This record gives sequence, C-alpha cells and structure tokens, in this order.
Amino acid sequence: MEKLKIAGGYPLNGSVSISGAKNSAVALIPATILAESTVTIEGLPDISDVHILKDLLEEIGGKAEFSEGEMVVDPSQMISMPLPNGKVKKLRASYYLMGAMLGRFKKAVIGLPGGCFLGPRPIDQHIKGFEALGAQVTNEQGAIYLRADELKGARIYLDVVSVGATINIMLAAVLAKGRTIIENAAKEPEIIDVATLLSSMGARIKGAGTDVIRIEGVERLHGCKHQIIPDRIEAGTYLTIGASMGKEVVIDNVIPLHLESLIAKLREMGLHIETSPDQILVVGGQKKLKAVDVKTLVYPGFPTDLQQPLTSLLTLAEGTSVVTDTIYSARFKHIDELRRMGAEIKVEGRSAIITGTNRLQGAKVKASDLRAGAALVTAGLMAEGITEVTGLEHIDRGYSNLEEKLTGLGATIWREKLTEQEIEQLQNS
Ligand SMILES: CC(=O)N[C@H]1[C@@H](OP(=O)(O)OP(=O)(O)OC[C@H]2O[C@@H](n3ccc(=O)[nH]c3=O)[C@H](O)[C@@H]2O)O[C@H](CO)[C@@H](O)[C@@H]1O
Ligand SMILES: C=C(OP(=O)(O)O)C(=O)O
Repeated sequence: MEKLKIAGGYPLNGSVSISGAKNSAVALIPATILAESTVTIEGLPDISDVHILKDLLEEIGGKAEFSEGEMVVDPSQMISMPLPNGKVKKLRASYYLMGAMLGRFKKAVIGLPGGCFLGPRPIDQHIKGFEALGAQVTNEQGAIYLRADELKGARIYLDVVSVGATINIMLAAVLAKGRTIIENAAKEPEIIDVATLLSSMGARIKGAGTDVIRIEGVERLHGCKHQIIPDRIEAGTYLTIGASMGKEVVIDNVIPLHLESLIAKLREMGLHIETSPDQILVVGGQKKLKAVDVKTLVYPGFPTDLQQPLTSLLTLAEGTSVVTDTIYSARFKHIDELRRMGAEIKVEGRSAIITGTNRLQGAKVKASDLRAGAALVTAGLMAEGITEVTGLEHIDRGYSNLEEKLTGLGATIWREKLTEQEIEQLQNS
C-alpha cells in the first residue's frame, strides 16, 4: 500500500496532456465482446479500471493486448463464462458486461458492480431495459442472471436519466431483432463515443447525444479501429488545479465544449480562461476568487464527478459557496478530510456550504472514493506544508500518470510505501 505526499503552496505552470476518457474506456472495452473480429481502441488511459476490464475479457476467453494506450481485442473465442464474483466487484462499469454478453450470447451471469460508494446506485433501469428487449433477469445472491431465447427491439422510456442504463441498453440492442428506441436517454459525450465505436463495428444507431436514441438491430458486428475521446473529468480536475495554483496552465488534448459548465463557473469566480479547439488556458493567482453556487445535473449541466474537486477550490473563494449534488445522495465524504486541512464547510442534506478561508494546511487525509481523492490532491497542492493522501486505489481507478502530470506542471508530489504501522492504523480507521 502506498500514499501520496504533496508539498503544497507552490505555483504551477506549463501544460498537461489529457488521457482518454475513463467513462468511455470502461464501456468501449466491453463493447468489443459484440464483434466477430479484432477491435483496436486507441488512446486508452493507463488506469486500474482498464486493466481489470482487460483481465475480465481474458477470463471469458478473449485475447487482449494493451500497450501504450492501445488495446487490441480478439473476441472470436469468447464464451459466456459466469462472472458472479471476483474482479467484477472492483469497478462500477463491470455492469456493461451484462449488456454486451446478453447481446452476443443471449445469456450472462455478472456479479453486482462495485465502484465508488456515493449513496445507493441501483441498476433497475438497466434491468428494465434488458427485460423490455425480452430477457429474463433474476438477482441470485448478489449476481444478476440474464437469459433470452431471442432479443427483440422495444421502446424503452428511462424513468431516471442514466448514463449506465443508456449505454447498457445500446449494447444489448445492437444485435436484437428490429428497432429499439431509448427515450429520456442520457446525453453525455461518452454515450456518443460508444455509439461511434458500435457504428464502426456495423451497428445502426441514430440520436446518440440526444434524449432519443434509435437503434436498428443488425445480424452481426465486425472489428474496427477506434480513437477514444479525451477525459473531460480528468481535464476538469486539472483545470480546477490550474485555477487554484496555476500562473498559466494549459490543458491540452481536450474538447472545451465538453467542459462548458465548469468553464462558465470558473469565469463566474473571476478566473481568466481562453479556449482553442483542443486546449484550455487558465490563468490563476491574479486576484481573490469569488464564491459561487453550483448544482450538479445531468449533461450538459455541471458534472457530479467535478463537484468534489471544485469544492476544494471554493475553500479559497471570498464569501460563502453552496454546492448541491442532485445526482447522488452521499457524495460528500471528502468534506471531513478537507475540514482536517482547515476548510470551513458544513453539509446540510445534499448541499455543502463552504466559507472561504485564506489558506489550507497540509494534513494526513484519506480518499474514500475516486473524486474525493482528486479533491484531496487539489487541496494538498493548495495547502501550506505537507499533505499525505491514502486510499490511492480509488485515485488509480481514474487518473493516468497523476504524479508525472503534476510534476510536469512544477508540483512536488511523490508516492511512498506505507509503513506496517500506517497500514494497521488505516485498517482500524
Ligand atoms: C462508469 C461510469 O460511466 N460512471 C459514471 C456514470 O455512473 P452511472 O452510470 O452509475 O450513473 P447513472 O447516470 O446511471 O446514475 C445517475 C443517477 O441515476 C440513478 N440510477 C441509475 C441507474 C438506475 O438504474 N437507477 C437509478 O436510480 C443513480 O442512483 C444516480 O442517482 O454516470 C455518473 C453520473 O454522471 C457518473 O458519476 C459516473 O462517473
Ligand atoms: C463515480 C465515478 O466512477 P464510477 O461510476 O466508475 O464509480 C467517477 O468517475 O467519478
């Protein structure tokens, strides 16, 4: 086990290149199951979620090679091996194995997913979609059993706008007979990315990125090559870091349109931001930042995944900010840790109320989930003195080469092994 150590309080400068999107990668990799020949995905991030999904493809008989961001998957020998336990529990997106395996084999057994605990994260809308397509679905001792004699297109209205359910139903429907219509679909850029891959494989999909997606089932799908989109959440994290400690920080390999809600908020706080087709420049440290109110919403609203890092930045703003998470009921586990660093924050229901302070102080803190980790690293860079962050298994799910990227901006951040005593303390905490 390891910890990150950060010597905070120093200005950052330079450029950082953004990796491929985690939330696309974790759907694109399972989508390869649907093809009859080799699929190559370029630009994948080097994160644990990607490595685990590669292992899971191998567990079901696929051949997968991953190096320098490129994954080559030969799905021809895959079988519908049950995966009730084990690695499926380590990430959220293992739920995409349900849609992809149901689509290809008409049967699957997949353990309920893991991922960040942010309050209850049911998958009832995924199941509603699979059932509408003709599958029988049962939950037996924490694993979902899916089986269909035949999948037939259907009209499916999502009661909750869900990224996962939208993509999972797409995966199951592309090889179903006839037309599927997903209404009240999620519109996140990652959904368009998955639809682009599936279309390159021969699927017929219209409307991805709008709230009505139409799919005409096809008989078979073939291999192809696909370039993943950049990670808007990783980019937003570095943008927030640049806003807090940057003199001039350039975020490279990004689609600024995907981050309009964050850019608008940062401008409202008084930051100078410029965009070009694939870069964002943020100029920080010029004047005191203004407090703002933020409410997380489905895309193109402010992303819940950036709520936690933004909270760290708001601890420096003049006045009181209110951050409300409308997507998750318990995405505030980073707040107690920020308080240890001197932040003045109270949580009321789904809102965090942040009173700006002059300076955070380095402390020993623990990441309870992926973006809590991003928030604590951001706070550590802002704080005076040394911050130690544990819980790196969460951060490593979503940030490729974090220390290298931050060191490239001039940060002093490094990893150290935990001592036996520290491991014991963590286990008892
Ligand atoms: C792997 C991945 O892409 N993860 C992202 C995905 O998660 P995930 O796909 O799990 O999130 P959803 O969009 O499905 O969830 C949104 C909301 O809908 C609820 N819900 C969802 C499905 C369902 O069947 N029933 C239901 O009630 C959830 O509890 C949550 O409150 O989108 C979230 C919202 O942008 C992001 O925070 C995650 O980073
Ligand atoms: C919540 C997240 O991830 P997951 O859905 O994979 O747990 C996230 O990326 O912030």
